[in-house]
Amino acid sequence: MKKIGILGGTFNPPHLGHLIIANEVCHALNLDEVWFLPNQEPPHKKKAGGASDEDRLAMLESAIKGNKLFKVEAIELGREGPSYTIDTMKILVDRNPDAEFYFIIGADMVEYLSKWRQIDELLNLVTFVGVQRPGYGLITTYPVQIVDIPAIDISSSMIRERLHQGRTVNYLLSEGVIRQIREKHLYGT
Ligand SMILES: Nc1ncnc2c1ncn2[C@@H]1O[C@H](COP(=O)(O)OP(=O)(O)OP(=O)(O)O)[C@@H](O)[C@H]1O
Ligand SMILES: O=C(O)c1ccc[n+]([C@@H]2O[C@H](COP(=O)([O-])O)[C@@H](O)[C@H]2O)c1
Repeated sequence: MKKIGILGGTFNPPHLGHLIIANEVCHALNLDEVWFLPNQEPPHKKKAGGASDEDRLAMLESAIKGNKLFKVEAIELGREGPSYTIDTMKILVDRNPDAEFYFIIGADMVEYLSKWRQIDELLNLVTFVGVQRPGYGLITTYPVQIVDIPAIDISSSMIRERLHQGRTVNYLLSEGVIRQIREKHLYGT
């Protein structure tokens, strides 16, 4: 069985927090690959503007470049409406019968799991892996495998806010992503 990690997200924009948690979980659980799954519309929050779906995809591809274990799975971008994970995982499990899926989530999402669509059915398709995130307690009654990581207080919304204010984002995201943001004048730059 191949062990595949999935990091679903809005990646608006992708930041070093995303890369760090994917890498930490990949090594801790000895995963064969981690697939980054950009959503079309986040089910639980308003989609912030500032970048098109194509821009988010291009930034994500650039962010993971160079890591042979990291891939982008863009299946949700082709689907209208909220990207419910159950719909996506049914397809991915079907397409990859020789894979075992580990769905990676930050502590904010761990606390929100009870509100996920068809969570009990989803638990039959994936193992959830939770990681710390400053400000959240990793508290849940659901079976979530916890991987210890150095806590990282970076979020896409904080980065968007800094960019809008003309403040520095150096070292919070990869250089290639910063270049793309500036070249395409994303997030008010
Ligand atoms: N700094 C972080 N530490 C731990 N988990 C994180 C961190 N940043 C993002 N994640 C996790 O990565 C996944 C995708 O996150 P997402 O792309 O929505 O980024 P975000 O920074 O939470 O965005 P926003 O600030 O716009 O809400 C989620 O499971 C989220 O919990
Ligand atoms: O399926 C759900 O009900 C559901 C509810 C909240 C979040 N998710 C997924 O969790 C991942 C992280 O979400 P987000 O909004 O923080 O990018 C992403 O893949 C979302 O599609 C899924």
